[in-house]
Amino acid sequence: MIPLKPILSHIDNIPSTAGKFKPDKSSVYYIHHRLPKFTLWPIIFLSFILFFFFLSPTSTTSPRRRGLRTTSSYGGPAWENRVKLSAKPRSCTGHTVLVTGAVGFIGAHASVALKRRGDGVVGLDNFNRYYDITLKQSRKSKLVDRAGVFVVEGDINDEVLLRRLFGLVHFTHVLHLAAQAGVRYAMINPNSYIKSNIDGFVNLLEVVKSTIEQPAIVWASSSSVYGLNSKVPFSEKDRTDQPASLYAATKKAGEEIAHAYYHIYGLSITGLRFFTVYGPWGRPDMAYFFFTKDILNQKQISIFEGPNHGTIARDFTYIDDIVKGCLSAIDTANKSSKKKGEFRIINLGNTSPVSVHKLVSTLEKLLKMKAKKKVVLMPRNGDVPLTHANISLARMELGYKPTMDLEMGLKKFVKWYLDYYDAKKKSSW
Ligand SMILES: O=C(O)[C@H]1O[C@H](OP(=O)(O)OP(=O)(O)OC[C@H]2O[C@@H](n3ccc(=O)[nH]c3=O)[C@H](O)[C@@H]2O)[C@H](O)[C@@H](O)[C@@H]1O
Repeated sequence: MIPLKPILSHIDNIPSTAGKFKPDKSSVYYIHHRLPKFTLWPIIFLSFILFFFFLSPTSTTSPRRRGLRTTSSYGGPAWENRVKLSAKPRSCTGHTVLVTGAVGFIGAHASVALKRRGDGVVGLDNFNRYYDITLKQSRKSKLVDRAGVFVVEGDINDEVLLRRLFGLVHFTHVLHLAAQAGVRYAMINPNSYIKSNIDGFVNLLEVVKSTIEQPAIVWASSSSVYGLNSKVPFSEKDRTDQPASLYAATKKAGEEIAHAYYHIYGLSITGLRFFTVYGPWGRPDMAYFFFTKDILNQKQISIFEGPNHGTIARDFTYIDDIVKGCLSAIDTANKSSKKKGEFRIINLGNTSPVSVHKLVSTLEKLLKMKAKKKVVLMPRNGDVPLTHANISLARMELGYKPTMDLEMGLKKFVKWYLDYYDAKKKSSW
């Protein structure tokens, strides 16, 4: 068993305003005169431990850290049995896949799809508070109850947990989707990007490289690595050395790090550059999601424009197309091999950019409501004016063929959104 961190309860007597604390003489007297010496020393010792615990980098006292804390809860024979059962493929030809970020948007969809076709799947997720935790919990219920995927609550930075999982199960593949997502949030909490997208990725690669039969890795890179590249459509051969956000820079760093592990240890690593993925069970921090919420609440939305009313557009890609691409990347990945691994970087987009104006007018049509729009010059917040994927390589390598246009995809999203939040409203009555 791995010991769990002690739960620290709130101490009510601490004054709320610094500097106003006056020691209560009676309590000082009590400590000095009433408490026997053998009680005093353990108290001093304990205070030291608590003091250093709060100073330590893993302390969960700051709200930002609390939001992203590691919430490992694992261990014991029952837990081990559940992991092993979930990891078992239906037939001997099936894969055994560890999905990191399993209660994330893409992770939840991909886990269900893998399990449905007969692969063994174990999910891993730290349930961080970057966005609404109840949405993550709902995705988890769907995974566990309806698909039979066991989700381990833990962090990719937790080396002990990763070693435990890889010791229990021989994973043939890792679908690594755990990450700090979002372009604009990198200006608010830059360290969370380093912690998840760099530290966490390296931790995972270190554990994978030290396993006997190293699994192949398929992981989430991002269209944002193209940064300020203006040559369209974006091809994997284009330059990616001008990131516009820290988020993009950490994803690009991930690609370089992956190359080093492929080169030295022969790992098989496929990085998929996802282009603005949307759909049911999506991420509330993304524009299509919060625009929907704000239109329904008659709250003003900001539509970004370039200089001289330049169009801002995205190659919005529907979740089911992305999941097909992920599964195909798993199926076509070479085995990791100390002699010769494999290194791939592949775009997964839709190849038809749509402007933000069009996104909003489509939502207005589907919601049958007018948005309160404010058009603003795109702030320098990490966003780029345009993304547009060249998917020739994906077609060739993965047989990838996206089928969903934005209007159809948004129709499915809006239906899910209304059903989901309506049901939540009813259940809270
Ligand atoms: O393609 C990707 O790799 C990235 O796609 C999205 O990033 P983004 O394309 O910026 O998606 P949104 O944040 O949903 O923004 C969509 C569009 O709406 C615009 N926008 C956003 C917010 C806003 O208030 N107004 C507005 O016009 C943005 O500039 C952008 O053009 C995801 O958030 C990233 O995690 C992902 O890595």
